[in-house]
Amino acid sequence: MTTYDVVVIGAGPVGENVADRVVQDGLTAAIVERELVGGECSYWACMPTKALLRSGAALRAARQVPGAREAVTGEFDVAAVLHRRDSFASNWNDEGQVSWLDSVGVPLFRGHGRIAGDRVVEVTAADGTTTTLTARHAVVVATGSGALVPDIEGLRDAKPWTSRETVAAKEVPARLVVIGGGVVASEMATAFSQLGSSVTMLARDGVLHLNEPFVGEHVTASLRDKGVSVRIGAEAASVKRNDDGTVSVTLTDGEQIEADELLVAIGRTPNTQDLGLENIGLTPGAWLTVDDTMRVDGVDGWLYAAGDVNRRVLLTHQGKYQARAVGDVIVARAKGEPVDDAPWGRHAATADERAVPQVVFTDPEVAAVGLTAAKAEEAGLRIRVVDYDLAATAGSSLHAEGYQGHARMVVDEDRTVIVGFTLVGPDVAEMLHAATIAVAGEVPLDRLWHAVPAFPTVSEVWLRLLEAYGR
Ligand SMILES: Cc1cc2nc3c(=O)[nH]c(=O)nc-3n(C[C@H](O)[C@H](O)[C@H](O)COP(=O)(O)OP(=O)(O)OC[C@H]3O[C@@H](n4cnc5c(N)ncnc54)[C@H](O)[C@@H]3O)c2cc1C
Ligand SMILES: NC(=O)c1ccc[n+]([C@@H]2O[C@H](COP(=O)([O-])OP(=O)(O)OC[C@H]3O[C@@H](n4cnc5c(N)ncnc54)[C@H](O)[C@@H]3O)[C@@H](O)[C@H]2O)c1
Repeated sequence: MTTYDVVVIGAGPVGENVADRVVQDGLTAAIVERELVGGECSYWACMPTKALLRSGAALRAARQVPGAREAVTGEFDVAAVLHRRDSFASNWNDEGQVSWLDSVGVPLFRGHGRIAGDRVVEVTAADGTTTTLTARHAVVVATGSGALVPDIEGLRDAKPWTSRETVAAKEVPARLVVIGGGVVASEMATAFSQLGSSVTMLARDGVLHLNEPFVGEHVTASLRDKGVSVRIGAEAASVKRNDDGTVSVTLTDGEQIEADELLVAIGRTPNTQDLGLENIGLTPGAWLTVDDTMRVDGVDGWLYAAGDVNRRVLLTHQGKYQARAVGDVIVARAKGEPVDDAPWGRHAATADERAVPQVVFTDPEVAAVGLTAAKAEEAGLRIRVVDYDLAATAGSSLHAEGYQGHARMVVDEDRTVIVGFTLVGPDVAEMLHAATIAVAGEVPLDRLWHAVPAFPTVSEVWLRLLEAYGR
């Protein structure tokens, strides 16, 4: 059978979730994947990066508590960390996810998918054979994104590492230069300095500069404490791979930096270059713009795009949230049921604009949801910003000696609800969901006084922030 209700291109976390969702609701779906089922997240992004980071975080946590500290006597075991990373990347083998697809009744077509016309997807397998799939109701593009490599003289010829090569590295370079100051750059600088590399970070625009300003300050100070050379404002002008395999990076001010490897981490580009977009009047290589139900602009209702490829939010959990909305709306439209695409409706991915949670697994961790103060002001909201020193809670002093951290809530004064919340500090990742509920639920501050944090936890910061705001 080559006709299905829904054809999904790309079996990353988002594509898998779309296919599963529509099949659970009684439609048929096929999925097309050219590489590994599970996508970037499973093999080269979320899971292996966090495995690379976790051992260092656990070690630091033990060293910050007397009694436990004394028990840490051995060396950091780099080989064991890399081995654990390999297992979290399933050794780059997708058998497990392929059998999951089978168990949920979604046939897999291995190969490169291209849109050949309205509702038609052509799949080219590795051996060159092609299969044509037709969709009765919808085609969903969930092809994700790849690393962006900028036009810096000599950079491409120098064969730099992107996030993929870095995350899957079998050996730890003695000296690593990182171009970028965003999430990938900050996490990988943290991981590789712990693994033993001497890291230089060329953070042209600052470290994690899209977050609240105190985030970059905390993370930069901590990276520098670890020996990372964080060069804010530094920009690479040219790059050369030398005959001995080392890399020379010349900065715009003429300074030269020598390293054994170079990581480029300056953002992403959509996987739409060779997708047949020209066959349906769209531009190859462009991000796909969508409405709140993920329907692609400029196409007659049958094409959806979810996950990284629509550029709304480049995060796995948010892409999977979109996948739930897309799956449900395709089913509703196919069955002629009502579509609830009003803000916060079942079929609208409203949280993409208002309540996106993100954790950056640096040391200290960064956990943020919703708008920063700057973004809220840009959006025209009348806000009040409330800050609190996380180290001043009883819970944090128990958690670790020398605990340092900070919390900020951004309150929309016209509605007295929280529109943004940011935490930076050791182990704050697991505290984020409370803030996500407050922001997505638009819980009035009056009611939050009744959400009492347990004593003595770091979450007591919630009470301190409310006290600072006033009742
Ligand atoms: C280093 C790094 C660390 C990250 N860490 C986190 C994290 O901790 N938490 C988090 O939430 N997010 C993280 N992200 C972001 C996360 O990886 C992405 O948001 C997520 O993978 C997007 O999922 P997706 O399904 O949209 O795309 P992808 O995971 O990229 O999957 C797309 C799939 O489509 C396939 N494909 C592409 N084109 C075609 C085609 N024409 N035909 C057939 N198949 C095709 C690809 O092979 C791929 O398998 C990280 C990203 C990076 C780079
Ligand atoms: N823990 C997580 O949730 C996690 C981890 C890693 C990646 N991700 C996701 O993956 C995506 C990609 O991450 P990323 O770090 O590549 O992108 P990013 O957008 O987070 O950061 C890119 C950085 O590069 C800088 N930059 C841009 N062009 C530059 C240039 N020509 N020269 C020097 N610097 C330049 C930007 O100012 C920015 O600081 C992000 O959207 C992120 O959300 C998430």
